[in-house]
Amino acid sequence: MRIVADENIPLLDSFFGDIGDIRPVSGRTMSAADVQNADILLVRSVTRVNRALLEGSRVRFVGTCTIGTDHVDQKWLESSGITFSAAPGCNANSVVEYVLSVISLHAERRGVADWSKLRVGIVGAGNVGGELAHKLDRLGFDVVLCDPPRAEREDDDSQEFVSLEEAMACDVVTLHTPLTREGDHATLHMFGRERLSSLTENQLLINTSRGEVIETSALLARLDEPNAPSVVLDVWENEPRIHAELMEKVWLATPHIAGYSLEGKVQGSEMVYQALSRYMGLPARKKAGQFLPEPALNKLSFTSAAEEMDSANIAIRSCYDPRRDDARMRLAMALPAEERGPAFDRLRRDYPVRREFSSVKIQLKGTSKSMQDTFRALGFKLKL
Ligand SMILES: NC(=O)C1=CN([C@@H]2O[C@H](COP(=O)(O)OP(=O)(O)OC[C@H]3O[C@@H](n4cnc5c(N)ncnc54)[C@H](O)[C@@H]3O)[C@@H](O)[C@H]2O)C=CC1
Ligand SMILES: O=C(O)C(=O)[C@H](O)COP(=O)(O)O
Repeated sequence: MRIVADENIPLLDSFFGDIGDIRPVSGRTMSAADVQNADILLVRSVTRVNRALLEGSRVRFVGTCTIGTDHVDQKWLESSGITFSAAPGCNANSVVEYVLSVISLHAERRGVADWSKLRVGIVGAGNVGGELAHKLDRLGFDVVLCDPPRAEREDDDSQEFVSLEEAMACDVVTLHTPLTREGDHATLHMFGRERLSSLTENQLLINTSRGEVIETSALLARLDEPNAPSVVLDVWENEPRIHAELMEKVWLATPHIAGYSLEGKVQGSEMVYQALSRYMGLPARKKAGQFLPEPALNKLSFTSAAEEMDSANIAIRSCYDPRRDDARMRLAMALPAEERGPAFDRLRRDYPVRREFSSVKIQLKGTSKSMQDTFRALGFKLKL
C-alpha cells in the first residue's frame, strides 16, 4: 500500500507505518503528481481534495485528520467510488479551551469581576459549540445557541435555539459553524456589513470556524467605525495570505491554531487510523493516549488564601494563553508581504506543544466547594 500524507500529520509512522509505505509531502503544495501512485491519501485542512488532485490516480481512500471538511469535494469522491473519512470532534475541546481563555482575558480587560455575568451567544452548536455550551453552563454562564439546521431537524423542543439576531445581542458572540457555500444555511460571508453593524463596542466577536464565514472587507470597514466591537480571529480568509491590515485592527490574532492542542492533533490522527483500519479490515489497536508524552506542567496548587477567579485565570493561562500566539503572529506578519504566507504556515508547522487542561492536576487545600466546581467544570483534574 502506498500512502501519501501531509507531513504535518502527527505520529504518521506510529499510526500508519505498518499499514503501508508512507511518503510525507507538503500539504499546502500537494499536487496531482504527488498522489498519482498512492492508494491512500491522508490530509489536513490545507490540501484541496478534488477532481483536479485525484482524477487518474489510484487513490481509493482519503482521510482528513481534521474536523472541518470544506477542503474536500465529498460529492466528487463519492461519485468516483473513493471512501472518505474525517475526524469529527477530534480537537473540539482544544477549540473550547481557546475560547474559554479568550473570554477570561476579555472579562479581566473589561473589569468584569465575575466572568459568568457575560452572556454568550454560540453560533453553530455541534461538537465544538455544544461542548463549549456545556462547559459554560456548568460555570454558571447564561448561554444561548443559534443553530438553524439543528432547530429544523430537532422538533422535540428538548433544546432551545434562538435567532441569529438574539445570539448577536450577547456580550460574547462566538462562531462555530462549518464553512458551507450552498443550501439554505450557507455560511460563506454569513457575517457581512449588515450583521456586523449590529455589534457594538461592549461586545466581543470570536471566530474560530473558518475565515470565509466573515466577509473581510465588511469587518475591516466595521472596525474603522466608532463603537466597533472587540474581535478575536483565529481563522482568516485566504490563509496563509491573510489580510495584514485586518490583523492590525483586531484585538487578538492567531494563526488557525485554536484546535492545535497536542491531544486534539493526535486524536485526529487516531480517528483516521481507525477509519482506515476499518476500511482495510485490519484491527485498530493503537490509541492516541499511548503516544501522549508527560506534560511539562502537571500540577498546580492553590491554598485557602486563593481567590476563585484569580486562581482559575492562572490555571487557564498556564495551560493556554492566546496572547503568546498573538505576539508570535504579529511578529511574523511584520515581514515583507511576500514572506508572510510562508511565515503563517511556519507558525502552524512549528507550533509549540500545548496540552489540554485535563493534563494538569489542581491541588486545592481548604478551598470552597464553588472553587472546586469551577475547576472541574473547566476540565482540570482535582486533587483535594
Ligand atoms: N480553528 C480551528 O483550529 C478549528 C476550527 N474548526 C472549525 O469549526 C467548525 C465547527 O466544528 P464542529 O462543531 O466540530 O462541527 P459540527 O459539524 O459538529 O457542528 C457545526 C454546527 O454548525 C451548525 N450550522 C451549520 N450551518 C449553520 C448556520 N448557518 N448557522 C448556525 N449554525 C449552523 C450545524 O448544524 C452544526 O450543528 C468546523 O467545521 C471547522 O471549520 C474545527 C476545529 C478546529
Ligand atoms: O480540525 C479542523 O477543522 C481545523 O481547523 C484544524 O485544526 C486545522 O489544522 P490543519 O489541518 O490546518 O493543520
